[in-house]
Amino acid sequence: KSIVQALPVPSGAEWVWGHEKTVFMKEPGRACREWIHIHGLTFKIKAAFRAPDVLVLGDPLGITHILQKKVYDYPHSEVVRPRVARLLGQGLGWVEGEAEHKRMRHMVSPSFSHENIKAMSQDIAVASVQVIDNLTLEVQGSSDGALINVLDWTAKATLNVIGRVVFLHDFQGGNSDDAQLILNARRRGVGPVLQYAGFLTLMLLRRFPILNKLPISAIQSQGLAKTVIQSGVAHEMIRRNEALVANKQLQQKDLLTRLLSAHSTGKLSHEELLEQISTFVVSGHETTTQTLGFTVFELARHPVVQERLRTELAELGHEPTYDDFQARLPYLDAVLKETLRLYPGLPYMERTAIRADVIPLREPVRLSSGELISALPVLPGQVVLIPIIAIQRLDAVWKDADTFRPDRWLHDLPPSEALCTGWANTLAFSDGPRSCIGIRLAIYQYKVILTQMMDRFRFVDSGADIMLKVSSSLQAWDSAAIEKGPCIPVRYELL
Ligand code: HEM
Repeated sequence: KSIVQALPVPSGAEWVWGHEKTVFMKEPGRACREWIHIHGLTFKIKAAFRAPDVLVLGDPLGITHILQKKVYDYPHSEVVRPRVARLLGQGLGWVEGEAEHKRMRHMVSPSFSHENIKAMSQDIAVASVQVIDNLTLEVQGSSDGALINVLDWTAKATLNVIGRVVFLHDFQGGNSDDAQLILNARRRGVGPVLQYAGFLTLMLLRRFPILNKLPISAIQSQGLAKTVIQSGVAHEMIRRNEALVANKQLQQKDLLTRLLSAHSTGKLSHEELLEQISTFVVSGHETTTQTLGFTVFELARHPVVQERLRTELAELGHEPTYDDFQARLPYLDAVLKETLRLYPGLPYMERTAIRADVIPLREPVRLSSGELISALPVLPGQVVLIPIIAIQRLDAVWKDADTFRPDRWLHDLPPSEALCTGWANTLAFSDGPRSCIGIRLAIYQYKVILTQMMDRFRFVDSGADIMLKVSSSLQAWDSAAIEKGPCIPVRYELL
């Protein structure tokens, strides 16, 4: 019998839903925060449809153990993996098994090195400014402070950047037909009705994984952006560049060239090529879009922070270079870290143990027998939920955890042993061998797009009430206009 049975369990489990509906219905992370407050960092919850109990792990030592040391023994759970396939494709984020994952990661990682991002930096700025110019026209066209859905524009900017530097493709500032198809698919894929349908489906899938094989429309439609990319623009990207790669006319280290080279030498089939392209187009722009949106939202609500950031940028005295962005803008770094602490693009991570293991704990947990343990044995098949958003908003660790306060990153960080070991002591990009491969590009494009916007506009709070929802990634909705899909309305004033 698994020792997980003897872990503390919150009250209030429902017969059909266990605790999972509570996790879903409350604001993201809220239920787990409350339970951590009562039971500590390690406990179990009841799963929906009487599936086996889920181990909830908020313990930093335990999380580092899983993500850094044993990540190949804890693949994505049966619920998550098919969803990754549907949303992104069967690419790097989907592949499991140490040998296969390392092979794929090795194939693509040089495209995301420091050196390569530096080489792309000029192109990133050009692709971004193309969109910011259009945004400026839009704002100029409105009389008093345009009300902008920030996500519409950050999505265009990030897609334009990814297209240009990763795929040698021109999305025309997010206005080309193919860009519009991708951006619309993104909006439709996460409407409120589908979100509830998605939740129900996920719960059913946990209990009956066989359902993954059925063409249920609520599940399948989640993959719309992927489908649009794989059936459209990916073919064009391949067609236009294939001959150049074969003739060795393209020597760059951009991802598309690397993938096409692997294809031309038989290391990657045509189908695998399509799966990788959709994976990187979607993951390359979706989370950065949200992160930028949340930053603008918080800067609008915190004018003092906004002005301080603008001052830091102005004091630099010139447009930031690649090296400036790396080392000379500490407050900008703090703003990014604080945004990703409060709004991690991936708010929950779910893994399943495939081998028996013992998870070390920093904070001991008391079993129902009264025994206090700091090493937790788990059996194969155990589902582990890592509630990233709850961990990053614990008052016991962060004090004023819900407050957007970039200063904490400069002066009063919690002690490192209370924190995780990923980037900036958060799990925003995960941790270990399967952490985000696009981290450098994500951070760089975030900084370029944000500073270009800051240079032209003041962000003013629109008073909108923003609701957070999890639809695989963390989404923001305007609670007064849910039908619009993901939306962060902010007033943009020209400077
Ligand atoms: C702010 C922006 C971003 C955030 C917060 C973010 C976050 C993450 C997280 C948490 C993971 C781990 C997922 C898991 O284990 O289930 C991940 C993996 C991944 N990310 Fe990102 N990401 C961002 C931007 C990007 C960009 C720009 C790209 C590509 C250009 C990218 C490509 C990937 C890929 C391919 C993986 C899978 C890596 C693997 O399994 O080896 N991400 N990302």
